[in-house]
Amino acid sequence: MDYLAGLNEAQKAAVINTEGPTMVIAGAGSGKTRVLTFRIAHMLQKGVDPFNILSLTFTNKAAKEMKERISKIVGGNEARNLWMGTFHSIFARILRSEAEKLHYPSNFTIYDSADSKSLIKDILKQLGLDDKSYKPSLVLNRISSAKNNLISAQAYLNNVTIQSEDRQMGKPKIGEVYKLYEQRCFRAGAMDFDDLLFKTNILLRDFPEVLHKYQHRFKYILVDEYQDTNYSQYLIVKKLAAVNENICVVGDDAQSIYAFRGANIQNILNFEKDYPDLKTFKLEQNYRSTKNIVNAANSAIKNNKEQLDKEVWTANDEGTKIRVSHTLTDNEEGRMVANSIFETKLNNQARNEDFAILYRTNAQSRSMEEGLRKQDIPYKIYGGLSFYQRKEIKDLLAYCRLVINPSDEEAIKRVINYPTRGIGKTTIDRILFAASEQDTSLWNIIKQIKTTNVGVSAAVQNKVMDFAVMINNFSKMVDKLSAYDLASNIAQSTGILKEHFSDKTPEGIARYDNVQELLNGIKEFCEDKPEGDTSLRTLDLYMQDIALLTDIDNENEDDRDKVSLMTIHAAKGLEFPYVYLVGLEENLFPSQMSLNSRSDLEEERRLFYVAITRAEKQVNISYASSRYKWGNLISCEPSRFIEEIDEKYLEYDMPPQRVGKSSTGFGRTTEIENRPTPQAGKKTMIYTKKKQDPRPSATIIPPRKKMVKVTDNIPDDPSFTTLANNIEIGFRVQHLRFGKGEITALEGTPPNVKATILFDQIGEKQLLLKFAKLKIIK
Ligand SMILES: Nc1ncnc2c1ncn2[C@@H]1O[C@H](COP(=O)(O)OP(=O)(O)OP(=O)(O)O)[C@@H](O)[C@H]1O
Ligand SMILES: [Mg+2]
Repeated sequence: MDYLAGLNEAQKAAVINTEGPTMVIAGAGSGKTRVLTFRIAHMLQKGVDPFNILSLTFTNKAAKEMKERISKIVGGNEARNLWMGTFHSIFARILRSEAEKLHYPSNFTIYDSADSKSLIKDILKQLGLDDKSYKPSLVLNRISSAKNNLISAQAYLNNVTIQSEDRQMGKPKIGEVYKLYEQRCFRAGAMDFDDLLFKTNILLRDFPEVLHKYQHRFKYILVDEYQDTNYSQYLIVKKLAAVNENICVVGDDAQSIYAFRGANIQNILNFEKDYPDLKTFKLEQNYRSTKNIVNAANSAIKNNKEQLDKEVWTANDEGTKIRVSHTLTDNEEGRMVANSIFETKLNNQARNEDFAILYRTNAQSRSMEEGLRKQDIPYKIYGGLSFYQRKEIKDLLAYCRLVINPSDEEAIKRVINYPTRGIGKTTIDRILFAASEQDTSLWNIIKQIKTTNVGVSAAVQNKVMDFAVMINNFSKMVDKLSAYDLASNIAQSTGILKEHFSDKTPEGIARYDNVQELLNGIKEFCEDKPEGDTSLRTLDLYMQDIALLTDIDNENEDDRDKVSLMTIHAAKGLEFPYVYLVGLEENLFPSQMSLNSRSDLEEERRLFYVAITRAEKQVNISYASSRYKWGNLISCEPSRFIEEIDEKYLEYDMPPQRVGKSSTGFGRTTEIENRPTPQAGKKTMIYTKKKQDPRPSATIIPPRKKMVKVTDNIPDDPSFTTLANNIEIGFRVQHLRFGKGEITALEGTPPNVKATILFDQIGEKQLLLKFAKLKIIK
């Protein structure tokens, strides 16, 4: 039991008390997640079967890391049998095995929010509603919050209060949209994110034998980040725990930041009522951060009226004060942050991965990226347009979805005429109309296009039929081919690869690379199985695996040692030695929307608390006095949150005095004013500019150096092969797409040797030799 030595007394008490209801509500960095991890390890040591433990985490990555940690403590590979993951991924898995009870296919599709919005647009059109007044995102929000409160479409229509709310908003038809939305999802064999929880609740409510089964399976239930659960999640946990009551939740009310998505702080308070025998544990010592950081965070959160009383202290060093910097523009802020990272790396021998830049909104990443690129600092952005949200990736995945579940209507709409095959918009509208008229699925109409009168010409009918036959042929191969073989086959025979291959613009090349990257990912999935396992890893398994991946989960080897850029929301639970918190301006952070009510403002302040407490050694806060917003240059005031931190933990950076050409290269700095800083008594310099900054709005330039994994699918020229390891620096080689070049560096050990090649035409690229098809030339 020497692992228990890595815990303080309070943590140890929470770990060994494995039976009965337990709650740990404690401040950031006090070891809540560590307690959960050790508690599970402890249970396994005591002989609890891992199949009987359900542990719900905030990201799948957190689950993976926890499993690895547990494996290290207990040894062996029992930890892989734990039920551990996000609410969505765990209950999607359970819904698949129980799907037929809800009359869903077990291979149901999971619609992402883009699919949901596209479906809502369709429905608005069908109902003759204007999508300007019925904004799809607003309609989706209403539906989502109804589902999270377990209100079905029919209940929504019957609910007098909701109906009057919608009428007051001038949107009385949302209920009708919800009703059709529900029907269309069902018809398509699809569930959206909220359905995964909503339908689980229905399953547990309407099928006592199912509830009984899982109540007995999950003898122990653990939930991390409990403060951010919504009602639907709360109820699932409550039902499943009702028999054994071995339930342990950990969280921090000061870090509740998802109320806008229905998270309910009430769940913590309810917990005490639900389990009168509850044991609560207090953790007060922070192990993550320096004294300055802990104290600064405490002083900020004190401004919130609504919070549970708790102390957080640390025995760690004093550390440096929180540095506050001010720049003229957001671009300058990006450069300042990049320069500071560069210096800190040099001075403290820090690695790129030790740094995180956190912002309130994804749009702020642009100026940070530009700064980092200029300094040649590698970085990785989480969120924003994630890999799986890119058009070229969604297109290929839509084919894969369709092959698994031909009823998937959003997938059909996406690819029926992509790549172009002469099935126009009118035809698609007629097929949609016919499906509604006959109350059947799009796929049924498509399959029977020759015998159903949808009003299209014989020539178009043939094209639609060809499409149906193609999809059908792929479907027949699902059980026979590996996911990789089938997906490559789809990418080729549909013409997707060819389309990107023939586009030689930088964007076209990037799209081609992305599709290859996806195929490589599928290949890895197929090969990732225990030794001796000869089973086929098929496409349906792959699609289940990726359906709920978030960006944070989707890290690969190339992403190590990079600066992380993400929103504060995404940074929950994570820690980094150095944190840059940017854009600390009124109306941005706190956001404009939050200024109307105390509770919204308090949520923003909790977000601020989360941000500061991610840091181990140093926090840098910055704000700009002007930035582009919706195409206009606006001037900004420093955020009230800076002022709220006790002054003794802050250190203000004076901007360098410069007169003449400003560092942005545009406009001239002609006056320097003395203005009071947010801290009374201190002064800082603020530049005022005469001319407007004529910068172009966001342009995304692809990173200069990219690690490309290439598996050449086309064209097939046998003289190009993967050159195992018989290759040396200085060799001239030829690559099918990139042309001729010279090997300038080789790194890594076989089979993961990475070659840097200076191509004559396109410059330097790094390729993994196990994937790249090359030939040696004279
Ligand atoms: N007793 C301990 N001894 C050494 N290190 C510890 C101890 N307890 C926690 N830590 C370390 O402190 C850091 C914070 O712990 P952890 O992430 O579990 O905190 P948390 O309460 O879950 O934080 P958050 O509220 O941000 O989710 C981790 O690096 C963890 O390994
Ligand atoms: Mg945690």
